[in-house]
Amino acid sequence: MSDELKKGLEGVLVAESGLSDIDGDEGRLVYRGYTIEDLARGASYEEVLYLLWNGELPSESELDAFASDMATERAVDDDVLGTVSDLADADEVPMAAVRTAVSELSAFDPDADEDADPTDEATNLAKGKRLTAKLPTIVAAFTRLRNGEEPVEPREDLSHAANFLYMLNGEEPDDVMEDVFDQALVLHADHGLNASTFSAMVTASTLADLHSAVTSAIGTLSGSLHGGANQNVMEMLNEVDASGKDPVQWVDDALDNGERVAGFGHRVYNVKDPRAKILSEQSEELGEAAGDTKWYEMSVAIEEYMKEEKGLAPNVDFYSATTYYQMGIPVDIYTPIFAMSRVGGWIAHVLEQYDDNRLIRPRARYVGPKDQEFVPVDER
Ligand SMILES: CC(=O)SCCNC(=O)CCNC(=O)[C@H](O)C(C)(C)COP(=O)(O)OP(=O)(O)OC[C@H]1O[C@@H](n2cnc3c(N)ncnc32)[C@H](O)[C@@H]1OP(=O)(O)O
Ligand SMILES: O=C([O-])CC(=O)C(=O)O
Repeated sequence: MSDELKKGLEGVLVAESGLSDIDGDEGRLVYRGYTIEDLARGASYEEVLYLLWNGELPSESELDAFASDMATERAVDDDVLGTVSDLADADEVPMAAVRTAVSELSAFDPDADEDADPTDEATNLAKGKRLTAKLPTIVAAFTRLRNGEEPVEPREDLSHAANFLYMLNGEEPDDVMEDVFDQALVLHADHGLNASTFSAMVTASTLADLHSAVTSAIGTLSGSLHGGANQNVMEMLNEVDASGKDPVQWVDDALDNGERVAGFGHRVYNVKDPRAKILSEQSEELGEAAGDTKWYEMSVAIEEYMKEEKGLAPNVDFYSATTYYQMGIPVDIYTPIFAMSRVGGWIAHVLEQYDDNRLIRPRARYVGPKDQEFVPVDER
């Protein structure tokens, strides 16, 4: 047993996976051998889900069957909608509302059975399809209800991406918006053993069920060092804008105050995150189409300065922020949108974990007091 301490488990190999491969020095990401650039350009989110869950890209008929089957699972039970409404009334933060509602989905899942084998693959694929189909319905309903608007019922004839934007805004997105959003979902679907995925795996490794694993993962994604950073990026850019300061000066002041700049740095990438490259192009194109590239230009100025000053490059959260902002999406649902995509990766990793399970249980070096003499409470 090694006594070498690896804080944050940096670089520690804990599993084998056939899902995503990351080259942090080259800035390369592949899902099951396909580059993220090819998938973002050529495959829909549903297609990528099929790839992650089944190991191969689907044929056209397999994809049609998979996508339409998943589309029939979009509606959520009225009781869950009731909870979502209560949470919206209570002004709950979106990620907490999503975590609570997703946990409640298990009460209405036809395959949730405490006596069943939690590792059964066919059951988990069916549950996974339901979880993935219903998550956008929860996010869109929560967003509307807190604005005093009625939820919009899901439609089965729209793609996963278009249906979410339709439920959010009450109108069908145009092709450009659908495509940009679908690409964002593809880009966020999986990323090795990131913290939320690992959290799902730890939960699954105890033989807890899929809903428990996904609920754990949502909680883990919400933090500002992980998925929560996309919301923080946009809040920062809005602050920079409102301050009237030069973005570089603003960032310089923040660094001088010992603050971290959201959307920069990564545990694995030493260069620009390949997803940020694609999203920065989306952000620029959306700005050009709207005749206002202010957000893109501000982001580029900060990117150049961070590189020069700190040697840090943007991660996926940096350019997803302005992409969503220019699509008119409320800032505090950026992280729930991340969860809507990453749920596919969480489920795929949980399937792998169940398939070759061993309890995940590292250890800590004990540094507390030793040999203390116990004194009963009434004598202390
Ligand atoms: C989808 C995702 O989860 S992507 C990541 C999203 N998170 C963020 O964008 C939040 C900002 N980024 C960070 O906090 C970090 O880069 C993390 C958490 C992503 C990675 O952290 P780690 O691999 O643990 O690196 P660590 O925290 O040790 O940082 C190394 C050094 O870089 C600095 N650093 C890292 N990121 C940043 C940043 N965004 N701003 C300023 N300094 C930073 C640290 O202060 C540290 O410097 P020091 O050695 O002088 O103390
Ligand atoms: O891999 C990580 O540590 C964080 C990340 O980029 C992701 O989860 O997409």
